[in-house]
Amino acid sequence: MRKPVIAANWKMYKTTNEAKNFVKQFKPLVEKNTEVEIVLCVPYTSLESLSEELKNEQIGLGAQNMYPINQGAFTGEISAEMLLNLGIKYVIIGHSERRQIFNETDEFIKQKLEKALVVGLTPILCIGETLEERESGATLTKCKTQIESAIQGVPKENLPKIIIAYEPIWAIGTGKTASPEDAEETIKGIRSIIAEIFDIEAAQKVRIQYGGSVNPENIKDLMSKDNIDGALVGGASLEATSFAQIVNYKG
Ligand SMILES: O=C[C@H](O)COP(=O)(O)O
Repeated sequence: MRKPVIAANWKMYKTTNEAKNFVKQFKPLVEKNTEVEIVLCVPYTSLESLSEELKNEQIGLGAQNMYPINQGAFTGEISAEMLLNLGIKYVIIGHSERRQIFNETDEFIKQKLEKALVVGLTPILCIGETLEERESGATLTKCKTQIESAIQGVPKENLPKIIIAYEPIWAIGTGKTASPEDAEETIKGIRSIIAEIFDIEAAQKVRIQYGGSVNPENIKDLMSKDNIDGALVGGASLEATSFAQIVNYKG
């Protein structure tokens, strides 16, 4: 049985004070929810103070990126060890914005994924196709390239530690969500790709989220699908009440 995992990705939003206010409002709204693993992936600047605020809470804290080397002359970068030292448990790897805006390659993303696993951070590995790729029927081919490149060679026992976020790029921040049926079909396909690389049993243990314009209105239908194990939420995670409604989708 895979526990649903719903993560907020705040991207480059919220000062530390705004982040603290969010948490103050959010905590009581989700305190009774033990069925969903809740994660807040916040800007680096708020990690330390939220780590304090969320001590002893069932809400996990994540970073949105990391550098795969321990330390060195990498101006502006943050290492996995630095995150761990703050009590951070999750890290988003290979978000399409990093792939597209910051030219991150599959190879670099693999290095980050492996580093995260080695130090014990839970990576949220993002994959997904562009509109052009979708319209040309290349959705699964694209996902296959991204997954194979990232997880091939990962020790099988580490596989359940990886969360995959399937995020069709055309659905991110556009208000256009993939229909629950389309998202389910692709995510099922992604699970089959993992099964081809490892085996069915291993693939069944991997949690695969959907991301792309998830909101309080569409979460229930998405989560009703067998293969959808959660969501990575951007815009609708910025308001405590709206993200709480998403997390509490079971009612
Ligand atoms: O990481 C989150 C995704 O990019 C989805 O963003 P969105 O919910 O604003 O479409």
